[in-house]
Amino acid sequence: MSLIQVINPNTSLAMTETMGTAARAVAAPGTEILAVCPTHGVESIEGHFDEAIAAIGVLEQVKRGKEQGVSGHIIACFGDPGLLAARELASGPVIGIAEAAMHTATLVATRFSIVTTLPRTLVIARHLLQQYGFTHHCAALHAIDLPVLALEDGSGVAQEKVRQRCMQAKREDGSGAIVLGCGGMATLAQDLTKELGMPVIDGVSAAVKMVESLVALGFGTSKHGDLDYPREKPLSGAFQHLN
Ligand SMILES: NC(=O)NC1=NC(=O)NC1=O
Repeated sequence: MSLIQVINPNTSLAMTETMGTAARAVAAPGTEILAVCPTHGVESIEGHFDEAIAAIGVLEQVKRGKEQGVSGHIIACFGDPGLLAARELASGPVIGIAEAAMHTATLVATRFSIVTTLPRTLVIARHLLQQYGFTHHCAALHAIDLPVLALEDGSGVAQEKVRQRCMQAKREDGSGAIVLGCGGMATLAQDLTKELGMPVIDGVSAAVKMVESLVALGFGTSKHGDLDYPREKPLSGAFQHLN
């Protein structure tokens, strides 16, 4: 049995549940999913400031997951906040949903589109495309121009806007796959894939299978080089609990 920690970096309990549902839908029989979120921080992540705040919560949850003996960790926000810091802290693999979805898209299509939430988060996706080496694989980026928590308001408006933008991307972008650019979109991928007749990829599900694969291969985060554990030094004040 392996235990995979799905960390929603924002503090929305509803969105945490959404991600847990998506993760459990694809988890192998021997995999248990532990969906968590920080006890304090920001309710949704919609820019650089939110990402910085959320990264501390990610590190707190990675530390807790280690203490609970999880096999690996998933950072379930499309900005992959705190990814490299989390990898220093972790023993097991740490996968961000943006990198998971982007890698998966490049395995099934030569070019992919991204559909995300607010226009101001597009630059974060662009930075990740550059960081991960996928800029030339991404045909276009779209934003539904709704806040992240609109995905949890129960109206279905955000979900329909995601559907419309995915259909537009299929018509206009010349891409073979679509990446859903928000952890809160995780449960939309299967139905959209069926309706559009092309891969619509959710990073939470993709990351679960990647963590399972790495664990099965016996690979944790490399501790040779820059992702070795942080150098021992006392953390003070509000960060003491991270020692
Ligand atoms: N681009 C995004 O919508 N990023 C996100 N903000 C969140 O709070 N969760 C996400 O996945």
